[in-house]
Amino acid sequence: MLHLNNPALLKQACYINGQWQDAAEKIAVTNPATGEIIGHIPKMGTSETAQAIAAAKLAMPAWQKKTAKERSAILRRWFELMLANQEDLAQILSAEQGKPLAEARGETAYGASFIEWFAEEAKRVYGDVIAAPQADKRLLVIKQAIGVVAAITPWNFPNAMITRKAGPALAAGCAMVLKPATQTPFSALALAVLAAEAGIPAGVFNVITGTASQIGGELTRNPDVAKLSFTGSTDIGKLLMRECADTVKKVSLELGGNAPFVVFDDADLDAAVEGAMISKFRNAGQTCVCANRIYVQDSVYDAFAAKLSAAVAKLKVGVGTAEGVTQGPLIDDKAVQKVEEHIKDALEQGATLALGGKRHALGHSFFEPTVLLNVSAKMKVAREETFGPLAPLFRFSSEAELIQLANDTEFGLASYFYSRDIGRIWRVAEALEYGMVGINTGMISNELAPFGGVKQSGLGREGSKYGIDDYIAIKYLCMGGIDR
Ligand SMILES: O=CCCC(=O)O
Repeated sequence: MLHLNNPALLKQACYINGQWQDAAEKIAVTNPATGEIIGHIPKMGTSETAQAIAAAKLAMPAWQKKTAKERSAILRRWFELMLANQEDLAQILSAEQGKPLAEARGETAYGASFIEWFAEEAKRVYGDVIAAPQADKRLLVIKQAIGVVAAITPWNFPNAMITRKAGPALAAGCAMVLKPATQTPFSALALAVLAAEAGIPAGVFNVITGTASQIGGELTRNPDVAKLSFTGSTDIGKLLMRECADTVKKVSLELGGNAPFVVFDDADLDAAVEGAMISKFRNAGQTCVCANRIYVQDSVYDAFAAKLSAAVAKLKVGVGTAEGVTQGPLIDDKAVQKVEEHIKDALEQGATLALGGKRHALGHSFFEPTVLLNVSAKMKVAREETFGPLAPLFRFSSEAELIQLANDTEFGLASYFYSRDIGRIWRVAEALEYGMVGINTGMISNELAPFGGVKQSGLGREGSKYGIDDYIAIKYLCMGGIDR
């Protein structure tokens, strides 16, 4: 049972054109830690999605015509309301997603930071004047909102993955239709309550819940949507990209990863353990930038393994809202099965278990934080993203071997390494084929930095001064007859 200071934040309806709408059919949303039903959401589909897109199309011109300063002030109010309601947003988030309350509070602040950042960036969308090749011409570039944006967001960060898209989209002057993950819709709907309170006009920010295939199908098919921004799996990202091809939508994709976390022999081992704990066990291992493969150089392998196992043994598994809990449940049983599959495969092929390895005594989708030793490249865990609390330790001998192993994947989102040697730091940072490299840190995410991947981990960047570019169309103005 949720006890909120403002119970109106728990909305069980969709937000379309500034109205709260229900549907005859509903979907129950459960707490993954307890199995209890938190509430119900409308099961909407194609026609309601088309209605939301039409509302966004109608609302966008007036929103775009506002000055950047006016849009900025409204976004700033949204940010302030998010902070004022941080505790309630965190309670909702923890209940539907399972992450510990401290992490949920952190995510709501992280989510709000994108709205604050892009409220400021709204005022810094500059054009260009280009030196003309003829004396009677002047060439200019102006930047305009790309059009109606569709956003599809995941369950692992039910707040921040929305604001990281809505912030730049609305700052640029776009209107948005959002489809949040079915497992975690209440964070999105609470953000819509606050958007209305902040003065975001009807139709500019719409939230629709229901059947993913129908809603996604309409978002990708409808010619009035100019852009799709998606965070989720590589397989679904590829499907959406294909669907967007028919109407040539601009796509931003933040997809899967297979992050290497590397400990060189000159690393500060205690710092590396601290970084590995943050990178690996944040949100029970369910983030796209979580360390997936931990590579440790021969001479420090045993020492690092002992220190990491000792730190992992201290994690406290439990319901996110309980005192002192540092690891919540996984999102569902399918997620647990994937972790089990990776452990079984690794053990069958010669890995050994240092810690954990099975479902937690608490039941539901709780899983023991796990450390595997002597893991090798032939095992599933080397190729697929586990998305769970499993730390597999691989050995390596040389820098050259490490670079080959770390880059041997179709993914290229985040990577991490620990070294104190300045030459090595530059060599390795430049050689890693990833969009993001954490050097002597396990935590790289913030609103000021460009978040995104290369290879099959995605397209585009979110956050930072680059994040707004994905929501902007460049228009070239060629003015002739200047000398007449
Ligand atoms: O899982 C994806 C996002 C995680 C983050 O922003 O750090």
